Amino acid sequence: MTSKAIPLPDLAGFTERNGTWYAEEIPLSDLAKEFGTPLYVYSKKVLTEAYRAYDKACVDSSGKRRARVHYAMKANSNLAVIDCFKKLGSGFDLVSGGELARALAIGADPKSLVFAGVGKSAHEIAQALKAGVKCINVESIAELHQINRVATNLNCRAPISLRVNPDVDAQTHPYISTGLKGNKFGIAYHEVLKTYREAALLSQIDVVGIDCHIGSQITNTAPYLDALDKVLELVTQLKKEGIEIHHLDLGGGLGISYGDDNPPDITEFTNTLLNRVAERGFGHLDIVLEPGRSLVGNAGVLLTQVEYLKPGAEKNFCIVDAAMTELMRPALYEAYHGIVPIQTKQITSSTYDVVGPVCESGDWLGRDRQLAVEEGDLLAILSAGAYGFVMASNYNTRPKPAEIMVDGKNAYVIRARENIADLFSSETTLPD
Ligand SMILES: Cc1ncc(COP(=O)(O)O)c(C=O)c1O
Ligand SMILES: N[C@@H](CCCC[NH3+])C(=O)O
Repeated sequence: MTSKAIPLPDLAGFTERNGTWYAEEIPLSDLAKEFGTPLYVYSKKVLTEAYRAYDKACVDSSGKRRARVHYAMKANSNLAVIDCFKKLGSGFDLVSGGELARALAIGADPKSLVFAGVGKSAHEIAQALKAGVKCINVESIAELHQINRVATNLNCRAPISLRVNPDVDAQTHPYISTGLKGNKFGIAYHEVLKTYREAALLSQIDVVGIDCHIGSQITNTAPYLDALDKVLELVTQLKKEGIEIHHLDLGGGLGISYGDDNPPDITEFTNTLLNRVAERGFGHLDIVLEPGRSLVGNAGVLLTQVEYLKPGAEKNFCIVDAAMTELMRPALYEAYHGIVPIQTKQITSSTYDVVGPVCESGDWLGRDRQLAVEEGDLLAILSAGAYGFVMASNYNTRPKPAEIMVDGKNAYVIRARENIADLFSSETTLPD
């Protein structure tokens, strides 16, 4: 079996020069030597450029702002990452009380926060209302009533938007599709108008917007336009009924290239959506975009060291010190990530399954990869900036890796490596 001929994604901040891979101006091998492996490494340049591409498309040729980016921090919520985006002008899409706490910890303006999520608890709703978030995106009629109750108890108003489930196929992995009627997310399309009418009658609720998010790693603009048309139809109906919407939240979900995917570029994608909104006569609405992966996915790599090479009759295994605990995407979605040795060697290559040390056969990071490697070599697992560290676990009592942000010639530890004693320091044994 030979490895698939899949091209490398466009990594911008991670480049190969004379057989050595760099993060911006620093050889990745220097980072591994100094900080150990497994190690997440991010490039500030890449995330900055991705943000600027969105932001530029959000402003029209006369300088008028047409839309605002609210980074979906679930993709990568490290404080240094979200602080970079805040300084670039981003708001945030949140999905838990924990993410709200992160946003407040970096001093984000509460009015730049939208709070989504299918199962917000009463406590989380109260936290969001007390903080004064811009909007809570409501995902069910039951939740709408819960928000009204919490706001009544707090004696405050609750700004809300309904998340529409438009029943549109985002053409992505079924686990990350969210806009089909069989998905748990949002309010069924045919129930949305009825729910708005109900919301308008509730004592503490202020209807401020409408929201839609159809999935993640979407590489085609057509499903977005289908969903947008359906949402705009609702806005038209609401207007007729005298229910005014101030903002339209188009969600996130734009895919990145992990290799041979071919998503539209950020500028083209954003312009297409914003132009459609304007053409339909809704250019006056505040538009919210919630990208996650497309801002950070190709801004990060996971460095790992080859522990053992294990030849076999059916498969050769390249056993590395990273695992599904550090990068869960291959195990969970059979996701493809490019894998490159960070120092090119003139040795014979072989085809390997790249696997981790965790006790699961699902613990693999790459299958059938042609690699010229020896034990002790370092590999970079590419496109790991989104849904990488944030989905890491301590399974098998493995400490989570460190995270490093590179900015030009400087490297900053933005999360220290966990140490093993900390993993069980809050546990106790029973008395004798
Ligand atoms: C409501 C909402 N907004 C934004 C995002 C960000 O998605 P992505 O990282 O695919 O851009 C998600 C995740 O799918 C989400 O659930
Ligand atoms: N965790 C998913 C994306 C989920 C998006 C959140 N709704 C991934 O790694 O691709």
